[in-house]
Amino acid sequence: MATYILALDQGTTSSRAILFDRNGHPVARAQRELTQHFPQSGWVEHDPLEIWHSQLDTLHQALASVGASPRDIAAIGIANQRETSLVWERATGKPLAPAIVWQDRRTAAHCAQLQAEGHEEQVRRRTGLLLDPYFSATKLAWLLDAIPHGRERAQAGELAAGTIDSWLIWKLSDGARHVTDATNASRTLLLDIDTGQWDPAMLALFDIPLPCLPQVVPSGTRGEPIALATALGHPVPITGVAGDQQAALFGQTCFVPGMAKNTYGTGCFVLMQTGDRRIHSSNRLLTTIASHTQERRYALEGSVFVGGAVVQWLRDGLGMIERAEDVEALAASVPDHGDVHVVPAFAGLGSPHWDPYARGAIVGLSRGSTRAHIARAALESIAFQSAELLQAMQADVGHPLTELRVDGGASANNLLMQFQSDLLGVPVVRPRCTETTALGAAYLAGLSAGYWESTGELAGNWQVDRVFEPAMSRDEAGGRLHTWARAVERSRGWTRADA
Ligand SMILES: Nc1ncnc2c1ncn2[C@@H]1O[C@H](COP(=O)(O)OP(=O)(O)O)[C@@H](O)[C@H]1O
Ligand SMILES: O=P(O)(O)OC[C@H](O)CO
Repeated sequence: MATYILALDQGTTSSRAILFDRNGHPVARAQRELTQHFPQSGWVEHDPLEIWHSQLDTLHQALASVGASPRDIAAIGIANQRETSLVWERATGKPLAPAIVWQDRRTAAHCAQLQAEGHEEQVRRRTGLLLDPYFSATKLAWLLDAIPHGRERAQAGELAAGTIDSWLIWKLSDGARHVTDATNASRTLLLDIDTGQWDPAMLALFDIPLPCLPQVVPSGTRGEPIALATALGHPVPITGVAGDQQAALFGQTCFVPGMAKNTYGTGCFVLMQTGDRRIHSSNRLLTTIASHTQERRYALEGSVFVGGAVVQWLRDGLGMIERAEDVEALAASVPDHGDVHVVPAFAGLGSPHWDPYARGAIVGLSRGSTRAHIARAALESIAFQSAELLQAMQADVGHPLTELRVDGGASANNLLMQFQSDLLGVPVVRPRCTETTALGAAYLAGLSAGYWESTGELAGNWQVDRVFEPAMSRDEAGGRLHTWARAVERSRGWTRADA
């Protein structure tokens, strides 16, 4: 009798494998860091084979740590960094170029050209997204331009393109399945999010030949599995797949419209469940597919490109701290930010600004500023950027948020969580299991495999670790957000040729 659900969480900075039991408790966990390649300013790449091998290694490590084998897995769920795109050869399974990571800005000029030609409104209406290098379409177009005879070969069906879910499923199924789930597909700029099908108008706009794209499948349904993971020796059904941020929304059991979560990882991603309603944002947020099980569900999303990564920069770039968690003590060693603001626009700015030309800035420095003020301001920047998104989201849905569920590596930081609650004026709720991305993938897979019966059962598993109640006056919070907006202004458009 299979005892566990195995979740694979292929994130930007690491690959993880976690085994969950019926109570949604993680019983085994393995993690491997992933090398980040920065070949040019604004470029970010991953090695597709390192992604695959690191993921496979963690899978075997997690199983070995509890003496389990593939036979003990009822089903596999996959959650992955989204938008990151790659192209491989169908005949050999060989990647033809490094994967272009979601943070990569190399296609900014292509996006600007399409904007100047007036395509953005159509793109927004069809895909729920907007023209920014963040999404997959211009990355795939760039890869097909760079690969010799790329477009002809793609048209002839010789090449396979996709996001990381497609790549992992291809490898796990020994090349038998070239598929992507609806949530991942909804991040490509190529999907009509009303029909859930590739959109011929978008394929034409970005010049992407249909034969190279994966088949779009649900994130999980009872019946036929999405694929069989034959590469493990014993075939295990893959029955759940979602982009990592949608998986986190599922893992936080935000099933009711209006419920929202923020994941504080490398970036920060706020998603609000909107059920079967596709909301058009008036505030430059994204509409995305939250999940596709029996029905398609939508979410409003705001994406911050540099969240916890600003803490990595304090550690690796500035050498201010040894470990990410040390930032809390350093930031708490001063009573406040001392008027310092750090705008970590290292990879441009995401929602709601969408400025690929913005770059990082530290403003408000005085003779009395110390590294502790900079650390505190860097930490606060994570909450400021998230608060901007939540303000925009509340304006779009027309009602206030009642609580924010949080997860991801930086949600462990109590100072940050308290400041987040202070800025928003609503409780910030951290669950016991903050591996909600992996949990969401496990839930999708386990529901499809009949391991769990209903979403109600899953919601019952969710447990609170700590609630952060707002302690700042609304006036003070408003003042802080206003000053933050002034700091952001100073970072905008920095690398524009005409700036
Ligand atoms: N205690 C902490 N305080 C602030 N940031 C933290 C803390 N612990 C980890 N981080 C940040 O969280 C991020 C890692 O979170 P994780 O959810 O593993 O990210 P990802 O899934 O994007 O790889 C890193 O950017 C790290 O700097
Ligand atoms: O891998 P993460 O957690 O940094 O998430 C990356 C997002 O999916 C990018 O859209």
